[in-house]
Amino acid sequence: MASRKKKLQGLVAATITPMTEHGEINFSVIGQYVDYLVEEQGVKNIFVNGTTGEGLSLSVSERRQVAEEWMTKGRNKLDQVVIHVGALSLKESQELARHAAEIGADGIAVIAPFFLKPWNKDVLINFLKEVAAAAPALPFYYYHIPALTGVKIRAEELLDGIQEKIPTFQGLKFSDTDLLDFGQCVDQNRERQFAFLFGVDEQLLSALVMGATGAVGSTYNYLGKKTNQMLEAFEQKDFSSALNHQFCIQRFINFVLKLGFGVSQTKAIMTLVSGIPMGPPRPPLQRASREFIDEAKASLESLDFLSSTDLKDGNLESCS
Ligand SMILES: CC(=O)N[C@@H]([C@@H](O)[C@H](O)[C@H](O)CO)[C@@H](O)CC(=O)C(=O)O
Repeated sequence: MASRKKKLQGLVAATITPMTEHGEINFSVIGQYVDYLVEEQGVKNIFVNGTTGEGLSLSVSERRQVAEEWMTKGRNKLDQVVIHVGALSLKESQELARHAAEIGADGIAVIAPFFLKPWNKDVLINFLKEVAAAAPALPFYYYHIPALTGVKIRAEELLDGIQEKIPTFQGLKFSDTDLLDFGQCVDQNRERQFAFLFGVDEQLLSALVMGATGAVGSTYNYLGKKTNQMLEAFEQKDFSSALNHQFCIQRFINFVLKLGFGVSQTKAIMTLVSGIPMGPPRPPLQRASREFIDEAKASLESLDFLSSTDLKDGNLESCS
C-alpha cells in the first residue's frame, strides 16, 4: 500500500533539466534552482524528468542522476518531489520506479508508452500496473498527455476502477485541453481522495472551477509567484481578481505560443528570468532563437510580470 502522504496540492513546477553548452547535464545549478523556486516563486513541489525536463531524451543513467540531485538539493526545502518514470521499455520504467523509491521520492508518474501503443484501457492499465508494482510504497500518478503520446484513451475511462487494479494510484496529471474529460474525472471520483493536477497552465482557472486540486506546468518555474496570486484569489472567492491574473498569464502564453513555444523556449525564458543558465535543449530540439528571446523579454516587461531590473540577463548569450 502506498504511504499516504499529504495530498499533492498547489503548484508543482515541471522542472527543466539544466545542460551545459556541450549538452551534458549541468548538475551544478540544481541547488540554486531549488532555492529560486522556493524563495522567488513560492513553489515547493516539483515534477522531475517530465516533458519539460526532457526525461525521454535522457538515458536511464542520466534520469537516475537527475532524480538523485533534485532529491539531495531539495531535502528540507521542497515539500514533494514526484519523479516521472515513464519509458517505452517496461523494464526501464520499473528500474526507474524502484530507484525513485530507493531515493525517497514522494511519488512516481508514468505516461502511456507511445511507440508500440496500448490500444485500449485494459492494455494501458496493465502496463501502468506493472510499473506501479515496482514501487509498491510510492503514490502513483498517471500522466495524461495525449497530444504528445498519441494515446487518446480518455482519462475518465482510465480512472474508472483504477484503484482496484493499481492500489497505489493517487492521482492524475492531466495535460490536455479537454475540460469535459477532466471535469468527469473529478465528478466521478468525488469520494476518492485523488489529486487532480492540471497541466495546461493557460487554462488553470477553468480547471480550478472543475475541481483541480493542483497544477503541474512549465510556466510555474518563472510565473509561479503570479500563478500563486491567482490561486489565492480563487481560494478567497475573489473570482474577478483570479480572472485578471489568468488573463494576464494567458496574454503572455498566447504571445509566446504564436511565436512557437516548447521546451527549448522554456529553457531560454527561465534563463532570462532566473539568471540560472539552463543551457540548450538536447537534439532533436534546437535552442530558442535570439528573436524569440528578445520578444519574450519585451512581452514579460510589457505585461509587468517583471520590471526590467528583475530580468537578470547576464546569461543571455547561452540561450541565443
Ligand atoms: C505540452 C507541455 O509541455 N505542457 C506543459 C505546460 O506547462 C505548457 O508548457 C503550458 O501550459 C504552456 O502551453 C506541461 O503540461 C508539461 C509538464 O507538466 C511536464 O513537463 O511534464
